[in-house]
Amino acid sequence: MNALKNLLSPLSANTSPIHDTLKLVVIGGTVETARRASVSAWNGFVDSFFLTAHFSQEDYPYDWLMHWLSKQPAWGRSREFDITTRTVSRHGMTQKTSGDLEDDEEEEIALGNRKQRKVAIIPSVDTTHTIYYRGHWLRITRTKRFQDYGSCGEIKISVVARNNDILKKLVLEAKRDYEKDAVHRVHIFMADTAYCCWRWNGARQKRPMSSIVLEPGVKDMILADCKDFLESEDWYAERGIPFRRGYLLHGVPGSGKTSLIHSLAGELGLDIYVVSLSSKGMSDDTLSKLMGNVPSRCILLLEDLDAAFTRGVSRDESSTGAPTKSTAANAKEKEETKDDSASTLSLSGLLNSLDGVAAAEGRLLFATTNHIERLDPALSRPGRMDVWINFKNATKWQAEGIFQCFFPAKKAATAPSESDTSKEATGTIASQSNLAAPKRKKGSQILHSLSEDEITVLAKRFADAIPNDEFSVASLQGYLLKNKTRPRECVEEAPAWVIQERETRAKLKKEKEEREAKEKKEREEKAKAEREEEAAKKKEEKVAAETSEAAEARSKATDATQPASTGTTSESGAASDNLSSSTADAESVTDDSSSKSNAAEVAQTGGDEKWVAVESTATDATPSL
Ligand SMILES: Nc1ncnc2c1ncn2[C@@H]1O[C@H](COP(=O)(O)OP(=O)(O)OP(=O)(O)O)[C@@H](O)[C@H]1O
Repeated sequence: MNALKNLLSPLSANTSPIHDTLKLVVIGGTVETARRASVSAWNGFVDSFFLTAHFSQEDYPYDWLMHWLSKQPAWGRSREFDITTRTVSRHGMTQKTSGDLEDDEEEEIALGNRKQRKVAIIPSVDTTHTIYYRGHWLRITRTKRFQDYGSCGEIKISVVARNNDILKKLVLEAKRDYEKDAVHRVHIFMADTAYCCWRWNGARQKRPMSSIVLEPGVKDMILADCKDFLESEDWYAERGIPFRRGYLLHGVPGSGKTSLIHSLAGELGLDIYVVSLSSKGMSDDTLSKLMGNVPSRCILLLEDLDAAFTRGVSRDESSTGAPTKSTAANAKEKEETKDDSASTLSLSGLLNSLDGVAAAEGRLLFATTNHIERLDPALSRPGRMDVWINFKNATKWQAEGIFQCFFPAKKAATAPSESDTSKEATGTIASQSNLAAPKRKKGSQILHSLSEDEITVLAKRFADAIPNDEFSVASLQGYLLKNKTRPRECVEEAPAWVIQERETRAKLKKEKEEREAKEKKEREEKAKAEREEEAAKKKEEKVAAETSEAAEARSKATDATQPASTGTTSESGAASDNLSSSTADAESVTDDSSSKSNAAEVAQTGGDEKWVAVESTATDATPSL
């Protein structure tokens, strides 16, 4: 007590204000230091009893935990949390909550034309929450770290325990939970060239293989091949073959290339990693890093492979995707390549990324293109692209198949009871025994009810009306979509649609040709104008050069005639000699001209400058006459 009095007594004593301030600073500093020391000692003491695990947003366990946490009832009682309608995690799974929010029955409820959004509760950043789990209290802190390339979330979980079994159990449970929810979905990741990483782009409902209509055997072949590959890691390792497989899907637009890949991903339970080779900022280095960062089991999709190579890539060292043709498009691309952020990917860079030492193993590479003829053979050789599939316009067989997909028969279409829901799902879709039936929403019903026989007959008639190999499956799908509730009328009107479609195409083709012809003419005119301008410029330059040359000649001539004039004044009798001597001087100055004889000839043949030269001489010479 006395010590405190002694400490404070100077404050009450009559001292100078500077003295008092200094004392206050010292006392404040001491108190704050003591506080910090005690807090850190306490944290150290507590931490020595806790096991702590860190989960970074850059890795999958973070997503599992966020998913798991968002489902914990404890959040409902928490006093601080975030509520979001956005994605909960990097994988963007908007979670149902089991907290206080009630709307976890339906994912989205239609309200007129608007959708009611589902909300999720997630732990707020920089707060610590305590959750009871399997006989332990977990202290959970969610933080954000700031890195060179942006912020990155982190979860820290601490628990008082003898060993880390409880944390392992927690992670496994979160993983199982997450995967159970993800079973109906395919996750798509897009390459981010700016940060050289993969960004989650959405989770799409799986597409059943039965909804893809290809020529008989194609789907089975590719599915079996993929499955076989995924099970053959040891086989590849024993033979020293890189554990990679490539598929090249090429052919007309709208024939099902992308849809097949999406469907295969769902069937095989793989995520899709999409790279656009022509995207801005794509370089050999970026691609190589991205390729090296894909997980071992996934589908790596290079869409529109030819798009990256329409810029005249050849397999030489200098190939940087720079344009080689002088088309307008290429000229534009040329401009773009000047930009630092433009794609500077070379073919050799792509080849290295695909199968260089740093390339990931275990992935299925899919590449799609509409123009196989534009690809360098090095890209499509076996080892890089092992399986090629050609996608053509729809055959009659496909037309029949797509019709049946759209209008499943009555037997499969009716949904009499809740228990039958999974069977009825979407007719042929339900026949996929290895796919969980997608969740159906209340009120979604099939509006027609035709018998199997009638559908078969209608499908045949529809196929008869559709010409072979003329329309893409996508365009047939467009027509069927317009008539999705009128199967009979759809078949009746199919021949008229074919005629109309042909007319539309012919019209579009004509318009395109006209546009191209106009563009070509404009290009030619522009080129001609440029040529003329260039020629005029050159002519101008030539004239200017000649003028300056003449000026030089004149000044030389002036210099040369100077002694002659002097001579004339001193020797008046030698006038004629002087004249001829002056003329000779003029001739020697204008030596490059064809004129050699006398001043008159020079004047006639040599042009203005020669006149000037001669005149100058003559003028100079005249006084001497
Ligand atoms: N063989 C098919 N079976 C079922 N649907 C198909 C088929 N082909 C195309 N479609 C439908 O047409 C649309 C476009 O198909 P998709 O994107 O798969 O074609 P694509 O060949 O990848 O086209 P592009 O080359 O232009 O990218 C999709 O909605 C898909 O449902």
